[in-house]
Amino acid sequence: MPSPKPVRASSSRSSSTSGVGSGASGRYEFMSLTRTPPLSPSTPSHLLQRQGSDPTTARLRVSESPNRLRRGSASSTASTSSTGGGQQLPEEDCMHLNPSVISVALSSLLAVDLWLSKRLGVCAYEEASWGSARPLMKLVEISGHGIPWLIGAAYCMFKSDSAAGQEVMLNLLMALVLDLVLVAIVKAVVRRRRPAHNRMDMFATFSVDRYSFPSGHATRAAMCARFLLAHLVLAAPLRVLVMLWAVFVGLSRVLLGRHNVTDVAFGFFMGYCQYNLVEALWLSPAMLHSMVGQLE
Ligand SMILES: CC(C)=CCC/C(C)=C/COP(=O)(O)O
Repeated sequence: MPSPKPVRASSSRSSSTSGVGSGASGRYEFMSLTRTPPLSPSTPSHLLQRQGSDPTTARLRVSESPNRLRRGSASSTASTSSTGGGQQLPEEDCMHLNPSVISVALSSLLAVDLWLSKRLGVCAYEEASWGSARPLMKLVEISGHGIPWLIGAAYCMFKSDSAAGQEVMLNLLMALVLDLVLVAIVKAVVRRRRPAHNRMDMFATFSVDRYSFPSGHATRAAMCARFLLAHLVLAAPLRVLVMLWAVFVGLSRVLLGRHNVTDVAFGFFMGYCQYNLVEALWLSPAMLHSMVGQLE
């Protein structure tokens, strides 16, 4: 990426000029990225494209950067001089000189996310540092998979001999379907690729499951853990076990290299919120009978 050409500020520095130029000591200072560099006679004006009406934001045309001009492409000078003035450039031809604090923070978060996920992917393949633990992680992966949960909820619903049990299992079944639909929508919108070190050998995946954000296992683990803790009467050790299982499912996604840390973190958050939606849309037997009655 060509860097903006430092410009030499005139000795009579104007009050609005900031930055690059030789001060009294003759050394270069670097320009502030929040102000357009002073247009010295040597900086062709067509190189600096004003962005909108904001005078403080200049976008350097990457295709005609000074470095490129210095490489002697005289023709580009001729062609760019013809495009001087205010002709709007396609976005892909421009480089933003002053990324916002938010975009810098997000880029830094993404870099840390990718680095940490790579470091934690110790079970991503048999030859990895914790490759021997991969079979155990794949068992944890299956325990958080959608298909065993759907089959288990349907089986318990039909085997239950109490109306309350059937009601709870019916709503768990609806919750699992809701989770699959919402995760599929977010995956299809965000379309984040899975980590490069992932070996895509998961069983029974669906089309959008090739995408990484969010982790469907993490959303399911968080939602199902909340569901079981709220609707099953469990002794304290079992309640702790349910919570540990949910955390372990999420951790396994990163250890197996299936996801980045942010995919799992957002998955836990999304699954936690999904449970609130399940409670709000709770299906009682009376509602179910009336719905079935309307269909008949
Ligand atoms: C096909 C069905 C019923 C469920 C798919 C379950 C699955 C493979 C989800 C992907 O989970 P991650 O996003 O955590 O990899």
